Amino acid sequence: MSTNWEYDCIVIGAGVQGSFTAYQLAEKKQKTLLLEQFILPHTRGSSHGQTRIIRKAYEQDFYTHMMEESYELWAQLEREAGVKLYRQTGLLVMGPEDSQSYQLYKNNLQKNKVPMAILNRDNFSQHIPNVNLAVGDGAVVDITAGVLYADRALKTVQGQFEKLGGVIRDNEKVTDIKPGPVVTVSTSAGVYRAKSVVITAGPWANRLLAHTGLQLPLKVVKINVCYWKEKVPGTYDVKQRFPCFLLTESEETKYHIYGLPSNEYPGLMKICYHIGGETDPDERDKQTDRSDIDILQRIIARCFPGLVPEPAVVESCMYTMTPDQHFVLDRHPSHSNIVFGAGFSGHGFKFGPIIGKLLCELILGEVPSYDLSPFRIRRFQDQTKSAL
Ligand SMILES: Cc1cc2nc3c(=O)[nH]c(=O)nc-3n(C[C@H](O)[C@H](O)[C@H](O)COP(=O)(O)OP(=O)(O)OC[C@H]3O[C@@H](n4cnc5c(N)ncnc54)[C@H](O)[C@@H]3O)c2cc1C
Ligand SMILES: O=C(O)[C@@H]1CCCC=N1
Repeated sequence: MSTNWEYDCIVIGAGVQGSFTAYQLAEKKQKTLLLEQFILPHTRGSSHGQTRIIRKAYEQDFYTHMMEESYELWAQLEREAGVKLYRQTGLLVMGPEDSQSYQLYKNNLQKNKVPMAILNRDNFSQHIPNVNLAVGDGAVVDITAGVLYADRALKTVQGQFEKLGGVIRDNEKVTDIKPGPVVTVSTSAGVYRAKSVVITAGPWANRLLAHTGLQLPLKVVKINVCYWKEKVPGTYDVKQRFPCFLLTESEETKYHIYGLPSNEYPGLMKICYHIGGETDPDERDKQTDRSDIDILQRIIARCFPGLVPEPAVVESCMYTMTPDQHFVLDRHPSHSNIVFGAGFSGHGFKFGPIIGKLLCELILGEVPSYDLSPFRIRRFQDQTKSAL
């Protein structure tokens, strides 16, 4: 076996998942190279923008459990780097009281003893002014939830990785991966050899996996990131302690709608629809579907009377969806030294530190800290194409 390698591990893709994985590997004294196709920071993938929601409220227990540790790891990074990355706001969850989705959120918070408040129709507007609770809807607040400063978080974790001796090469697109006991990775600028490789390429995951003979059932969608103007500036402001919110899926909306208090752009509140039109990640801006905006306008006019129901700013981002909207965290079926994290389905940012830890454990052959069965590729069975 050749021992001619320069790195213990190469991580492909410097979004939130690749950056945390590289950082964890460097912490474990692994000589690590993080490769990124664009000049950092960039706005062409899934991890850019100033804010993301962090929450323990989930329909599934396993996410709530992982979030317990994720909060600790975010706080640890804040301490290590001396940077503020999280602001507690709470998360208001609203949805049809009798729907399965709303009940799962509510029961899961109660069962897992997450600090929470149940609001009723009588006290709702006292706690949450300027929001109309729809007839038949229930409301609970996940008190632990809040906002993560996304761009700042990426810069911070990449900086900590470099402080540990990690190497980042941006503006370097991976063009080929040759699996083997030593993996050869070719880029637009050179060739590198490593004992192992982690693929965290976000919307480009299948392009990279194709070099290893594997294809996953992933669908890339473009999200219209909409900002809505407050009629009276400050109405839904983070400084007024307005919470993040999540409207669970209903017959009318089909998918979740979520929002964050006005914060990054003064007087503008970010509210988005949890799906969008399918796109090629390299042609994102050619996808012009705005049917989500029609749905958002209707809901905003009804539930947020203090907002102008016309988006003031629309930015772009992408989700990489799996059929069940659960992540993919696994080892390559034919090459045990290739590991991948993909399909974060529009809710992966808050898990960044835990995903980094888990992918690092997989690469090092350690027992994963969490049960990975919901995330393994075998759940797709017929949908996973392998050319091997
Ligand atoms: C509008 C929006 C709102 C969201 N809101 C939330 C939220 O509130 N809370 C939450 O937890 N999550 C949220 N998410 C989801 C979260 O942001 C994503 O799950 C997460 O950012 C995915 O990160 P990633 O590292 O997998 O992908 P990416 O950030 O896309 O990173 C992949 C990287 O790989 C690079 N790459 C690809 N191919 C190559 C190659 N050949 N060579 C080199 N580099 C390559 C890409 O350029 C990219 O930088 C949201 C997402 C969007 C779009
Ligand atoms: O992950 C999150 O918290 C947000 C809100 C719900 C839908 C997806 N992203």
